Amino acid sequence: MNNQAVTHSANKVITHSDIAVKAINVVKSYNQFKALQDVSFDVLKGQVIALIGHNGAGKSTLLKLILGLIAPTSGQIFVQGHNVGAMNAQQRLSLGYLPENVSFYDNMTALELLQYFAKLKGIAPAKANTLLAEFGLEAAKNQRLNTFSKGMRQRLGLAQAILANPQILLLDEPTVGLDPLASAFLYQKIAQLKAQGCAIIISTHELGLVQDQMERALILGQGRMLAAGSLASLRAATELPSHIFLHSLSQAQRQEVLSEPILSACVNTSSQQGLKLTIAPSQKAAVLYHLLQKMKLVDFSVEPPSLQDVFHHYMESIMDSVCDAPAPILSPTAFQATSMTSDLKRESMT
Ligand SMILES: Nc1ncnc2c1ncn2[C@@H]1O[C@H](COP(=O)(O)OP(=O)(O)OP(=O)(O)O)[C@@H](O)[C@H]1O
Repeated sequence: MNNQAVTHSANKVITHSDIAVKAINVVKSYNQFKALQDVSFDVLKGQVIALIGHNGAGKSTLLKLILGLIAPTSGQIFVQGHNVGAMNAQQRLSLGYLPENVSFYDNMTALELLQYFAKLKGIAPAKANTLLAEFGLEAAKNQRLNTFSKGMRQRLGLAQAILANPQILLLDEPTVGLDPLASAFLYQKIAQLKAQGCAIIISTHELGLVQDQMERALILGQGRMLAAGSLASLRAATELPSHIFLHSLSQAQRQEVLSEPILSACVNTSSQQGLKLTIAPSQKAAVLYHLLQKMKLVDFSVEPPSLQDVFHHYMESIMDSVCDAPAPILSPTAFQATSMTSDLKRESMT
């Protein structure tokens, strides 16, 4: 790929050299079943991307295609400008991967495991010690891995994934089963890697966690790209309502809200704690004006649509298309969680 400008974002010209991963019209079929259909997107260097979709939407398939573990049926994927299928071992070191089910050699210690992978990747063994300290595993470094908790395994998995200083990091469900502190630790590491220019793609169902970390979300449904963009652009595209919570209302204020047509039409729930209003984007300015200027209220909070709300919107849209269709368009497997033992064996540690 040459380095001509490919697009203009709001304040920056984006060139090919800014692109870490590029997918062009990617299709992946398993016999007659299309796990991915016509998927195209770019991921820029230093961006965190949330890859979200229902069970069986094609997220893990997409990660395996980017890693080159499986080949597309048609279409192309470029990593750092290289066609994935033609990348050599050295170029592949630019990719780091934390699989959904990290499987280790359980009789090894943490230190032995990282040193083993360091050797495979041609990295100085001393890096293993540095990473174990960085990931809070120093004290457990001589412990066998069959004694590691889920959180310790995930930390070690991430340490393994970044051993070769990858420019692109692919994380498949990195926070499943982790306690809030362990999840926060993982996202703290992700933020550090992003600050160093690493592009990070996180496949996850934990939308509340990823929402504040991501630049963009890619939303997959039934193998298709349903939407892609920042949370702000997805909010604008979906025109979902916001919620306003009115706290500590006096009896007189509550009465005023309920008798004012602009406000009363928006009341969603009423409880002793206050009132919850649900407001379409077109009503937001008028409602806020009324609350602030006319009622002089300050004790309220505004909650814009979350990534979860956006996700629900797109999932409902595909369910509607299923209901409207004259014949079933869903593969029986499309909404199933799957176990792909053979693939996982291959991808257990790349
Ligand atoms: N090797 C395979 N052979 C046949 N079908 C497959 C294979 N791998 C994946 N699939 C199918 O492709 C679809 C997408 O699977 P994939 O694992 O990518 O979904 P996912 O979005 O990661 O799901 P989950 O959220 O449950 O992990 C599913 O319907 C799955 O059954």
